[in-house]
Amino acid sequence: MDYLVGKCFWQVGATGKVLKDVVAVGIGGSFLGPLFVHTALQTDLEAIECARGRQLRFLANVDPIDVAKSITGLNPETTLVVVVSKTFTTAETMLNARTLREWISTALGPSAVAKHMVAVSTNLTLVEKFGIDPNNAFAFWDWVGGRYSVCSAVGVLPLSLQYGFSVVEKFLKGAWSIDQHFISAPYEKNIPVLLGLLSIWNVSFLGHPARAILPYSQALEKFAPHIQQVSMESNGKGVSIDGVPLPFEAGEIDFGEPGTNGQHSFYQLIHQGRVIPCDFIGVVKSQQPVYLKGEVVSNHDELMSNFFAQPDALAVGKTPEQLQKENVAPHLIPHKTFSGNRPSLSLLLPSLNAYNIGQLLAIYEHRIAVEGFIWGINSFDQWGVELGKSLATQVRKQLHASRMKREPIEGFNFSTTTLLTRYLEASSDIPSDPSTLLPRI
Ligand SMILES: O=P(O)(O)OC[C@H]1O[C@H](O)[C@H](O)[C@@H](O)[C@@H]1O
Repeated sequence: MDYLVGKCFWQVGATGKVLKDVVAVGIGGSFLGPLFVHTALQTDLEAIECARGRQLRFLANVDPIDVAKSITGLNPETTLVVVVSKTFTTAETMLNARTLREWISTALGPSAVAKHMVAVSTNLTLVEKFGIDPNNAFAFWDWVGGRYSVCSAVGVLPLSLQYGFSVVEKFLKGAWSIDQHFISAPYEKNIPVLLGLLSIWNVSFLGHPARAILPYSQALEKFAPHIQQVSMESNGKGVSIDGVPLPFEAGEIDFGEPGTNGQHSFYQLIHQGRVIPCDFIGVVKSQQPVYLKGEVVSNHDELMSNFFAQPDALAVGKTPEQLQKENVAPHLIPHKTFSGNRPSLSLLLPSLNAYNIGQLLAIYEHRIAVEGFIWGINSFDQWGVELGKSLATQVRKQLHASRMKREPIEGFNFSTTTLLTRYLEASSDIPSDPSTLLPRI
């Protein structure tokens, strides 16, 4: 792991064994983007070759089950923990980082932590306070918003550790090519501008609140979860940038699954229930082609047959007259009618390699910014996540006081008080001041 550009990096851990496994600890923008890119590269032949012998895992949820899953089968001697947090104050990330610090120091002694933990952050003071040498921290600018930070050290460090910088550089070049296109292409040919305008039209003019992101590639299975944060945290606002309530709806409800899995799940609603504008994303050449002698088409062609069919079914639909001609029983005609005129757009990528993955990411980042500019909102703040955080702080204090000093539950509404009481009663066998316990998976 000594190939990181601009940094001296050690190859071995405290016991002299080669560091080959990485756990990236982070949440939200310090997790979803890198996870999307990692998942997309995992089946790319060039990336597979570069990653041979190594693994990259993520720990995001503060749920101890996620801790257990992230370290199962890993040896602390060969593991490097990368703590990724722009602020270095996020409660979930910091508890998870302290937990993995304990995991390393229980196994290898406290001095091993320096050889097994590095950080990516803008807050080097807190990095040092945590016990990570700031020389082992990868900084970035504080104007880089978390959900737009995949192309900073947030994504580049863990992804380079796994795939090498040569692959990650291609990803960056792909994203950069779209930056250039976005800056220079005339509006009528500018992909992020056109896609942003389609969203505005669908949401604010036609009144369709949701958008389905439907990649016909399993490698893009983490794309919708990433875009959910980029889009909904950026544009889920009710006031203009000047604080004036918006006289129209803004923001989109994003969800999605890879095709064809989604077809066997929620497409029913998209075809005959609510109108949900869809983004279909297809790839010309599969990362992992499979052909079976004697089959009508290749496995990828089978997948893509669905990619081409779905937008057509949404747009054209099926009329009662057509059904009558097909001799459909009259009582079934209303059930089998498809209204049609349901909006979708299709993106067809030539292949899915590091470069194209960077392009896809940048198209959506810029598209979401375009939407925010037109709606006149601030796409780069996220005050909506604060209230829940401060209430969680109050609950945390209450749980501590009730478990340690049997203090009564105070200051919560009736529903929360009842739930907290049940929770504490049902877990009263848990010791109030337990000694350290790590996952036993
Ligand atoms: O990188 P961090 O400072 O730990 O922040 C992680 C996440 O925290 C918050 O929940 C923000 O809403 C996200 O935008 C951010 O990505």
